[in-house]
Amino acid sequence: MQLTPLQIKGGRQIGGEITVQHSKNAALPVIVASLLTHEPVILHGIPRLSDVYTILDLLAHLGTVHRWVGDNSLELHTPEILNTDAPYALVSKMRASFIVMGAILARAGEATVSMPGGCAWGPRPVDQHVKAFRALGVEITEDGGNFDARRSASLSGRFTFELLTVGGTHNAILAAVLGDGVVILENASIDTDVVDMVEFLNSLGADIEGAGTNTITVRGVPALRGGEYTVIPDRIEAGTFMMLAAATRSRLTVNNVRPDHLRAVTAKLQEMGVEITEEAGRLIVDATVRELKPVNITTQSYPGFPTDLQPQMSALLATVPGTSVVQDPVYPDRLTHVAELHRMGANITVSGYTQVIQGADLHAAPVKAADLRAGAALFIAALTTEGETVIDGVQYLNRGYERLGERLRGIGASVRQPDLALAMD
Ligand SMILES: CC(=O)N[C@H]1[C@@H](OP(=O)(O)OP(=O)(O)OC[C@H]2O[C@@H](n3ccc(=O)[nH]c3=O)[C@H](O)[C@@H]2O)O[C@H](CO)[C@@H](O)[C@@H]1O
Ligand SMILES: C=C(OP(=O)(O)O)C(=O)O
Repeated sequence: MQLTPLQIKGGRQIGGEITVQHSKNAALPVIVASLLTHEPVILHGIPRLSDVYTILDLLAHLGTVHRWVGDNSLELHTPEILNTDAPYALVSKMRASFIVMGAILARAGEATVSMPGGCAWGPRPVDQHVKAFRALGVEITEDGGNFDARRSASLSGRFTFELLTVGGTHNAILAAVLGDGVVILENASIDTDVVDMVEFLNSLGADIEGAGTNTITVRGVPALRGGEYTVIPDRIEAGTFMMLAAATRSRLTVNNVRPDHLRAVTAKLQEMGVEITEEAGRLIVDATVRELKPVNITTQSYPGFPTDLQPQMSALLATVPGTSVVQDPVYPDRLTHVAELHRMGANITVSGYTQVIQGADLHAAPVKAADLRAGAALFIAALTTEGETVIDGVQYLNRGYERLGERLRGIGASVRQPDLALAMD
């Protein structure tokens, strides 16, 4: 879908309060996990994002009937799995869709899923998903970009991931929930989005122990019941708004936050000189108290500094006098924001996955987002500059930020249409 570019006039402070949406990256696996029960489930805190619409299209193909029962509440019901394939047209739009493999396998015993898509900054392998499935007794073949998976019995056994993978951990858990086997996953991701999906599944009667630690034990159960669940707040959106407040040297109250999910981000902003006050469910971010200092960051798996905030942090540091070093070994090629920030006067030198950033005064320019968080970096940069920045590639922002234009205007930003609200269906 081609959307009109976003037009932003910055160079002034923002302020007031902004309410963070619930988590995209937690909502998507929770929606997929609803495939495991034949009874209806009601989910609250589902952001209206294009990624959510994409996963709902995919679930519709598999046999799920959905109905919005409130602005951000969704009823899902999958009485039976009607198709066991996840077609390329849908899976290629979005990385998270690959985890339908575990859910379809669990429910139907076989699944055919295309190689996933998602933000396109470089290779995003699924070898750990495949190795985990094979180790747990699933037969998998790959043919022309399609994976065919089949299980003749319940999954059982032990698998140690070679690296921490959020999606790989989701997929293996989903595949193991139904049946009579016991699966032990070692070196599993301790990400908040894994914990959220497990809490949802356990609330439906699954028997999963250890989420939030590196060893997760899944004991198969015969069936799950229906239920109701609320997804956690979006820590990446919260972090984006915290960085926006810092970049515009403003004071902003960020509501609907789990401060414990944002420790690494809060610590780095504090090291820069941003005052952050924690209150129940919100953070007050104040970048008006002192001059900001450069810092160095290296991305890591949760609870480290998230790669999904690296481009936004780079945009902020591009405005801070002095030299900062930003390294993203999680996604070494996640650098599509750099050339666009250069157009706005940023001084960033790249070597491998390292950006050396010299703070500078940015200026308005026409720019283009090539992926979701690069788009976020660009609206942060745009709001620090006088003049009008026109940001193309709005469809990527639409993947991750709900009603962005409207909410930014609510904190005093000059953002002209199109509003990013999607048609509500
Ligand atoms: C929809 C969603 O929730 N996406 C998030 C999820 O993606 P996703 O779940 O795809 O990311 P992973 O946690 O799997 O990836 C982490 C690292 O492991 C590598 N890897 C992963 C799987 C695999 O089989 N082999 C392999 O080598 C990846 O290339 C990457 O370097 O976590 C990422 C890391 O926090 C975030 O950037 C994404 O926003
Ligand atoms: C990169 C992201 O999503 P995906 O993994 O779906 O590309 C993201 O949320 O920043």
